[in-house]
Amino acid sequence: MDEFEFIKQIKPNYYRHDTIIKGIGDDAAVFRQPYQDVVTAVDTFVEGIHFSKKTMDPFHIGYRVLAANISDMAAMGATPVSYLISLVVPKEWTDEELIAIYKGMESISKAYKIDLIGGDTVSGDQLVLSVTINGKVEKDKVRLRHHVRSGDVLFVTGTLGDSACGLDLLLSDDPRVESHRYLIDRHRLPTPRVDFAERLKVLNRVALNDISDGISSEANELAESSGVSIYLDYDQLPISDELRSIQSNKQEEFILAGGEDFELLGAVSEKDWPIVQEAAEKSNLTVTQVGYATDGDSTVYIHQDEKVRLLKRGGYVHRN
Ligand SMILES: Nc1ncnc2c1ncn2[C@@H]1O[C@H](COP(=O)(O)OP(=O)(O)O)[C@@H](O)[C@H]1O
Ligand SMILES: Cc1ncc(C[n+]2csc(CCOP(=O)(O)OP(=O)(O)O)c2C)c(N)n1
Ligand SMILES: [Mg+2]
Ligand SMILES: [Mg+2]
Ligand SMILES: [Mg+2]
Repeated sequence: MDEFEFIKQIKPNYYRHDTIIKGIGDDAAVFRQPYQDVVTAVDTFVEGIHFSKKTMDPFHIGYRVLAANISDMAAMGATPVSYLISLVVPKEWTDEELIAIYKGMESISKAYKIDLIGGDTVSGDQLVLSVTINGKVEKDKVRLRHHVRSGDVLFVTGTLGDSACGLDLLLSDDPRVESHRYLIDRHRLPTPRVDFAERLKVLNRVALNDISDGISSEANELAESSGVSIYLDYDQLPISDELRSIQSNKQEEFILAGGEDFELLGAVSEKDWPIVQEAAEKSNLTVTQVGYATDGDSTVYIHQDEKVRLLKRGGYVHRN
């Protein structure tokens, strides 16, 4: 069973508390409080799976694990507030390295004004960091995956495929790695799009999902949750000049299935699309229409090389 089938199996059919607005099935869970909604998510970072000594220094490990969690807050339209760290440490890791991991976390915490409020430390065979993050959002303003409607504009922030290409460079023994600093930094030090997502709070309905596994995976999640079909246009997908300049036969894979860009994939009515564009401009970010949603059978199609084909969930899958 892959991770997605497994999650379907263990998902409860109901919640015992009516304060739970959203349980399993989105970027984060949502609890109702008297004056606001509280948003909570957990994401784990494992040596050998999410990073290795070849791809990241300790500082990057701390920065990147928290970036992934902050990105889930952005994907809910929430403002991140605080986090807890559960740490499994092998004896080979030195105190200096662990302190450097926390320096990485402190660096991104400062940028996003969030606080470390607790955690747990245990010994183990591999370095594992598990982050629980809390955020807040105005009542009924969470950005859920089932909020896509037929006729919506599909959009993405920033550019796609940079992180996967950066990772590929880091894993290769290419001596020119250092000349691709932009792509490497996009992998090691991603920028969650919190400011942009917060600026959308004027809108009643926006669907958002952050791109951790690859747009093909995330678009399928939106289509499945919302019961619509999504059409993407390959030529409209935003690509950085740096990625374009790389001669690689893996470029399409980086763009569609690379993941870890931590950009946002969203859907909004055509009427509200200019407001999304304005929010992006104010956040100093590009936002690009990449397709649209129609009535349909919860599947994703892509227009590429003058043909339309089914786009299956192609991104990173655990437990395959
Ligand atoms: N082992 C698990 N037990 C319970 N819920 C889980 C488990 N793994 C994932 N989930 C839930 O499944 C949903 C999808 O998780 P995931 O694909 O990791 O989301 P994301 O890509 O946004 O991090 C989330 O609601 C998450 O909380
Ligand atoms: C050393 C190394 N190999 C491979 C990858 C690629 N990779 C690992 S996990 C992953 C998907 C994102 O992680 P996941 O745990 O699925 O995050 P979530 O979807 O829960 O946010 C990718 C693309 C990597 N980052 N580092
Ligand atoms: Mg997510
Ligand atoms: Mg996750
Ligand atoms: Mg994933």
